[in-house]
Amino acid sequence: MNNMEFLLDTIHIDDIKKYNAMIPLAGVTSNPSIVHKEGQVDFFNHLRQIREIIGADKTLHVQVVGQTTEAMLADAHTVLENVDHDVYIKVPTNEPGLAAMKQLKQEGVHITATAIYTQIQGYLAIAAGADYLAPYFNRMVNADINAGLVIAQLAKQIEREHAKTKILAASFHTVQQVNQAFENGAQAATMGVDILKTALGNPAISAAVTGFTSDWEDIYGQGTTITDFTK
Ligand SMILES: O=C[C@H](O)COP(=O)(O)O
Repeated sequence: MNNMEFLLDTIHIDDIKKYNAMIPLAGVTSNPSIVHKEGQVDFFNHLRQIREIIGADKTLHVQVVGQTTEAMLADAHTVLENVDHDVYIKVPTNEPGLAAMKQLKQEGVHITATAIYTQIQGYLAIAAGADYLAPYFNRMVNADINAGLVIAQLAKQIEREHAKTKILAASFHTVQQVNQAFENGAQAATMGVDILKTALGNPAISAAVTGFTSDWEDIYGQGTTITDFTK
C-alpha cells in the first residue's frame, strides 16, 4: 500500500525549506517555466541546494529543454552528472520525447513523462516504462478534456498491467482539482505553494482555533499553557 505523495511544483528555496518542514513532502518538480519564475538562477547549484534540503529519499524532477531526441538525451545526461544520478528526468511525451525515454530507460534512468493531456500519451509512456506520468490537470480542463476521466483510465491501465508507473498529477489551479486527481487514482500530486496556502488558509480553520483558545483562556486565564500544569 503506497502513501499519497505531495510534491512542490517550485524551485523557490525558502518555500521548499518551509514546506519540507511542514508537510510530508515527497519531492520537488520543476520545468523551464518554473525556473523562469526564479529568474537567472545558477541552475545546477540551485538544484543541488534543493537536493540538500529535501535529502536523498525524496524525488527531484528536472525537465529537459532540447527539442530533439539527441538534445533531450544530452540534457538528461548533463543534469544527471551535475546534480545527481537519482534525479527523475522529465521528458515531454511527444515523438522525440518517447524515443528519448526508450534510450534513458535502457540506461536505468528515472523518467517522469510530462506534458500529458490524453490517454494515448499516458499509455505510450506506461509502455515506455516511465516511472511517473505527469498529466496537466488544469491545462486539460482548459482544453475541455475530462482530466479526472483521463487519470482514472490511466490508473486502470497501470493496475491491469501491474506496471510500476505512478501518476504524478500536475498543473493545478484549485484545491478541488488536487482532490479530484487523487480520487481518480493519482498516487502523487505536485502543486504550487498557492494551492497549499489556500487549502490551509481557510478562514474556518483559524476561526475554530481562535474559539478553542478563547474557551481555554476563559477557564485558566490568558496565556496559560498545558505545560504550565506541570509546574
Ligand atoms: O510541470 C507542469 C506544471 O505543473 C504545469 O503547471 P501550469 O499549467 O500551472 O503551468
